[in-house]
Amino acid sequence: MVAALQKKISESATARWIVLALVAFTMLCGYFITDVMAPLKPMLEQQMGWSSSDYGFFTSAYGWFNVFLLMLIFGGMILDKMGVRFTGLMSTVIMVIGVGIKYWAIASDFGGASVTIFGSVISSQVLWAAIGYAIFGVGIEIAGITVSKIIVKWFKGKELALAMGLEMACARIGTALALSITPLLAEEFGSVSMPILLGLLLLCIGMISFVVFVVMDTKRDRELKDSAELEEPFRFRDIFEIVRIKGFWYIAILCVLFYSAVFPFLKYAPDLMFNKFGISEKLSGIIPALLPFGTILLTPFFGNLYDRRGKGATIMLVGSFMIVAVHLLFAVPAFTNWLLALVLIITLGIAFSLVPSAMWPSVPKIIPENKLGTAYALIFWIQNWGLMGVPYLIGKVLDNYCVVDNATTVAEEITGVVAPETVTRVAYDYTVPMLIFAGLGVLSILFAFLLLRENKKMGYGLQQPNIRK
Ligand SMILES: C[C@H](N)C(=O)N[C@@H](CCCCN)C(=O)O
Repeated sequence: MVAALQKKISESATARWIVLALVAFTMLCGYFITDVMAPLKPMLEQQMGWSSSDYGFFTSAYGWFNVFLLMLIFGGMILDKMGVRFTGLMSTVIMVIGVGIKYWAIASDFGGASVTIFGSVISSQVLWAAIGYAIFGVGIEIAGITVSKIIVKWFKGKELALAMGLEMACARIGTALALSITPLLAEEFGSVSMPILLGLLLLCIGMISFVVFVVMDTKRDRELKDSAELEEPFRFRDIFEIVRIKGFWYIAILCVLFYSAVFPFLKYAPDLMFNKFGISEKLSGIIPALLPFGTILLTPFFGNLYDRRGKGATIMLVGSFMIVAVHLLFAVPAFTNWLLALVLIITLGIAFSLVPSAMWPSVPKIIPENKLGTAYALIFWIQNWGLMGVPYLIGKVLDNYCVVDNATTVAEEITGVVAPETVTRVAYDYTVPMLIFAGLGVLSILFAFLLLRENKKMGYGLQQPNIRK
């Protein structure tokens, strides 16, 4: 391995896969933090007095600065201007700062203090936790576009979709860990903030991993200094060129719709398991955690298929159909058997492997490489509207239209084991939220069709394999 690295890093397959492992690990740490709060929703409600709207407000904070302060757009420009090393390091520092604030907010006692924002009263704890999460959201999103560009840089013309699939698989390990171990940790240590502290430590290790990548990437660029493989510089007018491309819009809109039907769903999935399927709070994250676990194997598998066989646009279409079926079945009030929940989550995992494995490696087929950072940033920016808006909407819908009168009814009816006096929280009927998620899926199908049609017209090659023979 050392000999391979000493030869020529730019030509070494070993070096390429090590780079992937390093940056993928950084993303794993980031994704752990992204979802660490999801299984804690019931505890936040019981121990800290949060409501579903508070939780929706907090969760939506992920996109605030990215969307309204255009942080992602600036991040994309910085990426294309300053390169992957600077931008990646910058984004990891931002993540650490954000998680630090979030941890402090959850670990502190604000004595019931609150503030009024745009006429709504918000608890100071919720607000500070949300601000921390919003800062973290800037970091993880910029890290996401940076890592995408790193993979294109190192894997173009090679196993691009497989590499992206593996990177996403690692990120999903972070999500799966967050969903599965967080409530256990919180219970074990008797503290809701403990899992966040663990995430913070993990993230610091992720930062070190990125520093090692920086060393390798610097070496590669030195080797290629005089060769044509180095990119053209970014110009500001590139943005206008990108937004004139119809295919860009189709993939960006498909992205926001599809991801809004998955990531925000995951934020509420443990709560859905408790309310609809009668799974205890402590174990409510286990079934949702199977979704990311399933994608760990399947995303690289479908990526490899795309690399070798093509059919990227078809893969996105099939995944969109599947997500509609899953959410519609979740919406049926009579279906309350946990085995069905298990099957639906696994199916969702397949859909969530199909679409991302084809979507992200398709972007370089539509957009030239020197504009790629900005293009990924624009797509992420559009996607963040959904990641911000949908959880907020679901929180509001739950509080306003889905509260079940008798707080003990749902869980008690299903399991028959919940002692009424021990249940102090509100119970929710998830039918309407699930129909909202299904609606997003229906629109995804439409845009996947439009993308397929545009591909035929423009010859992007989305149906062609990525590996050049
Ligand atoms: C949430 C984030 N904006 C996102 O879309 N992440 C994608 C991965 C995109 C990068 C692929 N190299 C995901 O599926 O997690």
